[in-house]
Amino acid sequence: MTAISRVVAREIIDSRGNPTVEVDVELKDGSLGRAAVPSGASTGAREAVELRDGDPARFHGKGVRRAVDAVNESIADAVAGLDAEDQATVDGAMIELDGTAAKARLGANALLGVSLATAKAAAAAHRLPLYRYVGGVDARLLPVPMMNIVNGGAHADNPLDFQEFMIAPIGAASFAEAVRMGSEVFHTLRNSLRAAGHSVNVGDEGGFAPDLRTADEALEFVVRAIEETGYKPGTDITVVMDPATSEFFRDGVYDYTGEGVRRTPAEHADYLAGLVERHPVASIEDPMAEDDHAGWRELTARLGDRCQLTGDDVFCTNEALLRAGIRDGIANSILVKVNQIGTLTETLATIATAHRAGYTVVMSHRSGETEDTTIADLAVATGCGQIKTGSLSRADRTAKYNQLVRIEEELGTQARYAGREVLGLRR
Ligand SMILES: C=C(OP(=O)(O)O)C(=O)O
Ligand SMILES: [Mg+2]
Repeated sequence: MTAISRVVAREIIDSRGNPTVEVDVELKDGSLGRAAVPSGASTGAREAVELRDGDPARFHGKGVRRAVDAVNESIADAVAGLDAEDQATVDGAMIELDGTAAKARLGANALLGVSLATAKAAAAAHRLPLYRYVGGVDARLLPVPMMNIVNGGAHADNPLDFQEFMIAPIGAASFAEAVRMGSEVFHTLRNSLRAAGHSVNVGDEGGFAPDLRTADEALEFVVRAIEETGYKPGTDITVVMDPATSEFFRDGVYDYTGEGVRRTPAEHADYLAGLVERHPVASIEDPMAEDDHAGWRELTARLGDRCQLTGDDVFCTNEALLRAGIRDGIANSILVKVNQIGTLTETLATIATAHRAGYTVVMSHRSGETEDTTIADLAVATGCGQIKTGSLSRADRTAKYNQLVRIEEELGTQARYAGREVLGLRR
């Protein structure tokens, strides 16, 4: 009854106004799963390939008709009749059909839409919420939300070199309380930025994008907003950064163009260590660039016992890249973005490998998102304990937080909030 009977893809629009892929998978019993595919701006070089049309006549060349056609004209036939419950076989059939290492022929955006929609259809057939279908009886840990309240880098039109400044309410009693605390700080920050004469327009992920030049300035605003709201920085609410350094690592140096300073890898590492000394920063994502493996190794040895160091571009949710990183002493945490690898099966394998090695896992959105809330369920399903999905504004971001509020309510007394157990204990 859970055999796949129909697969249909279409081109829809994402939160940046760019086209993306949405897929419906229908099963023989009539159950339906639907998934929309996100898209990054500061992408890792080793991500699976997002197929774009390149035809300037359509959506300024950003159309995804080729990926949509790949689903409708070839993947649909390849997975028809397969059991949606057998996720590994469905994903394996698509990987084989594509035949390339980076999913470049059919597109990782085509594969991911089918992969996630298949899981959702199977969950629907069992009348189970997605988090329960994927995670089983132990799926009851609500993640700490990392809420991105100051945007910079590739996600905003301001001078900030660092891409993301986030708050994580580790001291909350529940996920719902964490979201409430975050929204309070968000509004305090809005008032204080405005009072200081800054714009309160928002960037791609819904955080403010003020004309600040340095990470210290941004962190001071964020920490002050936590205090002024009545919370203790580092204890109630801790701070997380994603400098997304691959974006400004050029010719062997970290080129802070907004700040107007070039730092060698050693100077850049000193600078990060100083930020961790001066501010309650519990986690840094991509502190070193994807190609600066020596820098990554040195920083992990230097800061890894005090700070979560999360690999995004350096791992690309790719199990083989993660294994190499574990072997080489790179990072102590991995960011997981489903579209970096392109199937649910591979995503779950990467997470399992990280957990076995004692690496923490942060489930993540992309800067281009839709109303799809799959990652909220996957965060609970995998018990990873941390999610970053933007700010407390923009429906493409709040959709995920609101889905987690619903999941927490549904779990009732079974629900546990990850809190300080997963983040902030190292300091
Ligand atoms: C979410 C991120 O941005 P993007 O989706 O643009 O890669 C990130 O770098 O972690
Ligand atoms: Mg990142």
